[in-house]
Amino acid sequence: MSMLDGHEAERKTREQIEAEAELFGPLTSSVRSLIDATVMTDAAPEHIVRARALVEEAAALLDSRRMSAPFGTKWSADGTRRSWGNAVIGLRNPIAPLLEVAYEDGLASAEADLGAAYEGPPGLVHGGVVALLLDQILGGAADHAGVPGMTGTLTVRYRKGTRLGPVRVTARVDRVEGVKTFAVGRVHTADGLCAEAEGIFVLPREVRDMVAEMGRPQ
Ligand SMILES: CCCCC/C=C\C/C=C\C/C=C\C/C=C\CCCC(=O)SCCNC(=O)CCNC(=O)[C@H](O)C(C)(C)COP(=O)(O)OP(=O)(O)OC[C@H]1O[C@@H](n2cnc3c(N)ncnc32)[C@H](O)[C@@H]1OP(=O)(O)O
Repeated sequence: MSMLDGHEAERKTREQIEAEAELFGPLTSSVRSLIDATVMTDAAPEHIVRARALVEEAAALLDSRRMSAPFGTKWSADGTRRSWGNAVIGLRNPIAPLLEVAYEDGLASAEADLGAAYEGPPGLVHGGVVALLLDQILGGAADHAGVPGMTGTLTVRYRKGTRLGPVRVTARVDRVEGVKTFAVGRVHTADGLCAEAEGIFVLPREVRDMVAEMGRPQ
């Protein structure tokens, strides 16, 4: 598989994309609520059985027509892009905590409210989920700084348990060495600093070759 598979030029207008966001955003939000309700419900057995039938009916409706491949990344001519299937920020992905990432003065920051679906140790966020959030924000910081890459190495130091609930994730680029971007980041809750990470993001050889090819005079 090529690293470039799943990247494609956007064929929709801004208005069409906005209409899609208005259609799918609320669906994603409803399914996210459904996930939380599924984890947390203490309803009567007959209600669980009824809910399951409704969910299966909804799944069959949605499945009546499927895309031929996962969403991937669609690039608009103006340089904007959408990765609506992304596991952290995908607008169409109900398991994505939907971190809205803000960029200011080289710092990427995002907040999320992590509910029961993200539990690892009792009452705490699963360590893999903490790493997931960090991976995305560190990668976003590298990308936003103009030195993007695939995660080559991600090192996470868990300083204290991350309590379920509101979390804040921040990251910035520390340095660039050739094709490697070193980014660092942190996760905070009301309890203070919970995790720190360093990531090495590498622009894949195939993309480097493509960029070199495009830059070569005819
Ligand atoms: C139009 C197309 C645009 C394509 C854009 C491409 C990239 C990304 C773009 C945007 C990203 C935007 C936002 C990001 C947001 C979130 C981030 C989520 C990221 C992920 O969820 S991503 C999934 C998990 N990730 C993988 O699935 C990677 C699998 N893996 C590989 O794809 C290769 O393995 C790769 C690319 C890592 C290296 O491959 P390669 O062939 O380019 O490497 P090569 O041998 O040439 O080494 C060159 C220099 O990197 C050093 N190096 C090599 N490997 C290293 C490693 N693992 N750790 C640390 N350093 C490493 C060498 O030591 C050498 O260093 P030196 O130059 O100093 O000698």
